[in-house]
Amino acid sequence: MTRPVKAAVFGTGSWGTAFGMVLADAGCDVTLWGRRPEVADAINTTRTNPDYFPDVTLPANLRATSDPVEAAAGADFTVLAIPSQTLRGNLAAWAPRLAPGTVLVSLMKGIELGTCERMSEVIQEVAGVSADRVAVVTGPNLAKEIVARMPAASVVACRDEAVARRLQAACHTPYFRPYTNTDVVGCELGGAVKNVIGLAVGIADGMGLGDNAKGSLITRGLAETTRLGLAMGADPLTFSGLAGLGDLVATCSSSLSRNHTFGFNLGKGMTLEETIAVTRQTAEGVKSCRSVLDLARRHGVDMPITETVVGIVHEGKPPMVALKELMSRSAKPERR
Ligand SMILES: NC(=O)C1=CN([C@@H]2O[C@H](COP(=O)(O)OP(=O)(O)OC[C@H]3O[C@@H](n4cnc5c(N)ncnc54)[C@H](OP(=O)(O)O)[C@@H]3O)[C@@H](O)[C@H]2O)C=CC1
Ligand SMILES: O=C(CO)COP(=O)(O)O
Repeated sequence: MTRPVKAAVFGTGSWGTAFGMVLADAGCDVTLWGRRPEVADAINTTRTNPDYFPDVTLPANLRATSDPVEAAAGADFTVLAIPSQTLRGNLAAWAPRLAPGTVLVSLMKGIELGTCERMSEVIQEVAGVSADRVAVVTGPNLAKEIVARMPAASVVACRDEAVARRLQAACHTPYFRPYTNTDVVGCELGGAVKNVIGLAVGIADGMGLGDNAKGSLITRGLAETTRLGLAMGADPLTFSGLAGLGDLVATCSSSLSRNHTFGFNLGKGMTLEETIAVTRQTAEGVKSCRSVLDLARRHGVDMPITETVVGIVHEGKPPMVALKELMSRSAKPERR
């Protein structure tokens, strides 16, 4: 009899817990790592994650620990689900103790500030592994719906398609349908930039700008994501898939999205400080809008919506002024 696939998930927040549940439902033996021992204890004793999903009963084949060595031991897949900007420091501490041959899986949708690296690049660099050992899971996967076992599709991306297929099998359940893709660059960019566009749409919704504005931002947001992707060697078709359009639509239309909600509060007139104070979970776009804009500038790509979001979120530009500027940019053909 073959043993069950073993997965370690680093992060007991929304997505770490939800994806851990997906893996467990698919038959894997799952250990979550959480930085707070009380959260790990609560998961083991009450079978709930009291801080994130107090009403959800977690499967019996999922347990938790605050010891990274215990979590990592023997894992076929080592899944990383912490805020993007904390990955480098955390992984540096964990890397020497990872199971030999483990596949590292990023669930994170951000771009590192300063280096402008994608999460899979940070992982390769810090863990000293090749791209064939690093996979990415991304797509329209709002954690709160996933823990309710509501249906969703997703993308499992890896340069090595055989590795992507192994991970696909490890996380396929009746409610979670993963597709493989080998375009890691496109998949990661889709995930990171949709958070920035989610902020923009949230701001527009908070300002009461209507559904035409939302449709326009989603579409032009996808256009600027695709431009950046093309400049970085991604397959443009990736952006019309789950990692691009799929995630963009889910994020921009859902009140469950932390990025959309963050933008909505700003659009309603809250200050940045007030908005940060009411935001309990990770809204990656708030930091990554700067690194995405940096990346765009490095590649000579125009990303006006991203630039607008940076202006509002980090430079104190009033949303109404930003809107006027965006609408009065020079006239252009739709496709260039
Ligand atoms: N939530 C979602 O629906 C989805 C999220 N994602 C992506 O997954 C990633 C993780 O997000 P998500 O789980 O939602 O975020 P949450 O804010 O819900 O959870 C973050 C987790 O990381 C831990 N954490 C926070 N700061 C640090 C740190 N400095 N060092 C170590 N651990 C830390 C938190 O611990 P503690 O509880 O102790 O604070 C918590 O376990 C993000 O990149 C996000 O974009 C992708 C798809 C869906
Ligand atoms: O990535 C997500 C859904 O796919 C979650 O979006 P938020 O981080 O905005 O909540």
